[in-house]
Amino acid sequence: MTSPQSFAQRFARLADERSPFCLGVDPSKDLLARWGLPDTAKGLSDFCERILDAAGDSVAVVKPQSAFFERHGPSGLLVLQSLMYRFKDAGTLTLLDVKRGDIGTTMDAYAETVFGAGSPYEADAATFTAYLGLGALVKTIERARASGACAFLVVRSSNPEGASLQTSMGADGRTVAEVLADGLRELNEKAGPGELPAGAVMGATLPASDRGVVKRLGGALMLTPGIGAQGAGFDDLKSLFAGREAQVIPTATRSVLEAGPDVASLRAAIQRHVEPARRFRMGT
Ligand SMILES: O=C(O)c1cc(=O)[nH]c(=O)n1[C@@H]1O[C@H](COP(=O)(O)O)[C@@H](O)[C@H]1O
Repeated sequence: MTSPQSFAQRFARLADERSPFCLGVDPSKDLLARWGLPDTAKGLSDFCERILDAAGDSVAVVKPQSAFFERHGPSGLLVLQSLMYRFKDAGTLTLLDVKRGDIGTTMDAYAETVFGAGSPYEADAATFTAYLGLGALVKTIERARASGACAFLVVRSSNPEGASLQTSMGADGRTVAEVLADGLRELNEKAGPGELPAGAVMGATLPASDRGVVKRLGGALMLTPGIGAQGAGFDDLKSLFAGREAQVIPTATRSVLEAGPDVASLRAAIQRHVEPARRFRMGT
């Protein structure tokens, strides 16, 4: 059996054909209310119809945040599952934002939930945290590799609260983020060429001092939240990720979704992100 194309290979093709932009989908209680929708699974479902209509096949990646679906219980999860499969049908890569992190055996169950043919979500990618140690995630990353998927680990988050923990210095003089970046690079080096099953979350809001962490990541893909509502712009990506543009997946959520519920306005907001993301990738 031939192995599936890796997430990195599929992302590169779509980023060139469409744009590298990743659209976040966070149907919060407030947003549902602003869109005039009930705070129910039916409201969620109507929200998702509009997102599908507006985004279509214009973005490379879509990133639903599981929490906003989980809060509606099993019926919310069915809406999430349907959204993931319908974007897949549109040829868009699905990145499930769940930020799971636990001991190895529990991680196996989480990985079986998100990755692989026949799994409930068959996600192309998902987010994880490594507070219980990178070693606890090795099998998750291996399952991602075998499924042609990518496991994105939070290395430096976009929120200000993350900095003190992530930049804490260990006994060997490396920060927590540097230790994670080195481990992540080594895992990618052990996988086959072009597979890159371990990606990194690196906030677009980070200071220039984090360029060292970016370098340690080697060829890993980087998901960069923080554009728009958290204050960063596409121009902020230029200095932090200079020379690594092809590895960056710029993502924004609220700055697009606030344009709803009108589908034409949503489409225009998506284009306002798709275009600068494309220009950033081309280095122009
Ligand atoms: O993994 C993420 O996407 C993520 C990582 C991070 O460091 N910061 C961050 O805000 N996010 C997610 O990005 C979404 C918010 O994006 P904005 O609405 O564009 O600010 C939420 O779903 C967050 O969980």
